[in-house]
Amino acid sequence: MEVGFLGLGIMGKAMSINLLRRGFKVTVWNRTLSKCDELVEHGASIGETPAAVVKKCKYTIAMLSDPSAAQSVVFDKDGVLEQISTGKGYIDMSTVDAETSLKISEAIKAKGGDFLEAPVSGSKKPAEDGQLVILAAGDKALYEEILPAFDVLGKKSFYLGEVGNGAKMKLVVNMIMGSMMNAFSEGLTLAERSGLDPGTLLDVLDLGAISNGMFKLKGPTMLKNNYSPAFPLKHQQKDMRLALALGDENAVPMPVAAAANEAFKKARSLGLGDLDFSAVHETLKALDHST
Ligand SMILES: NC(=O)C1=CN([C@@H]2O[C@H](COP(=O)(O)OP(=O)(O)OC[C@H]3O[C@@H](n4cnc5c(N)ncnc54)[C@H](OP(=O)(O)O)[C@@H]3O)[C@@H](O)[C@H]2O)C=CC1
Ligand SMILES: O=CCCC(=O)O
Repeated sequence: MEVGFLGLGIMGKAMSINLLRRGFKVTVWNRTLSKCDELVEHGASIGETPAAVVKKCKYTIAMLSDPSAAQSVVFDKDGVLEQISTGKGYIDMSTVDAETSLKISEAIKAKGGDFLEAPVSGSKKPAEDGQLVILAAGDKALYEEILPAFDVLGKKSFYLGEVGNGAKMKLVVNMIMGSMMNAFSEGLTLAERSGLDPGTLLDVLDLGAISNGMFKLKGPTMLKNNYSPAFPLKHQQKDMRLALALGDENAVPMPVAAAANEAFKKARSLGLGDLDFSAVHETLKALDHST
């Protein structure tokens, strides 16, 4: 199977390497074109523009930072829309809001193409290991056709119906995750400041009802102040912002998520946006606790 891949950040790089390893022919494009070189070493071809990739490939997957990037790659000069046509499918796996996804879907369909949104749960390591959870919605026939690629990229794919449902599901999941990360971070800090060993807190948490993969993975690195980015904090804050907007639309009060969003914004203001989202922990350390 031949696929195009737009966006070679942390996730897109790992995902396109997986496709190449499993025998897919992959044509890649990235805004910073030099990032394509490593993929060429793994057997990829390069497309000079998103339009060139779509022209060459029946299916094109995108994994881009945010709504603005996702729209730019489709609507700008040399973008996806210039070459999408009947018989071609566009699969956007970026985390965006439902409105962005719908706008892209309508434009692709107006040109005769098929569209699927397919954001993912799981971070850098699951992307490297082909263990993502795929939250797809949109054209059902395209979903069936692209399943061989999803089976390489993920451990489970959900088909959630109409465009927008994938985006919404992803935002709900990440809203919960971002809120949990803040509670976890406060707990680690409270344990330490009140004279407990935070390492022992990790052991206690792991044996109880709130044991989870995120605490297990991030706890030890947070205690070492290691925030090497798997999921960049600026993207987590974007997801909190988009989830809060979804809450506004549906009149759902979300005071916990709103407070978590403020903490991520604070972290961004401290210049921590490119670090892992667990670096929100640093916002607590930055507070004066001398009295
Ligand atoms: N990292 C993670 O754990 C996870 C991330 N996600 C989501 O996946 C998406 C990608 O995340 P991730 O790979 O971590 O992000 P990165 O920041 O590592 O990569 C972002 C990608 O988007 C491209 N990009 C940014 N702005 C533009 C633009 N205006 N036009 C064209 N391309 C642009 C970047 O290009 P360039 O190289 O030129 O900057 C890069 O390829 C995001 O929506 C994120 O929320 C979902 C699940 C997990
Ligand atoms: O969007 C990023 C999600 C990260 C994760 O699921 O661990």
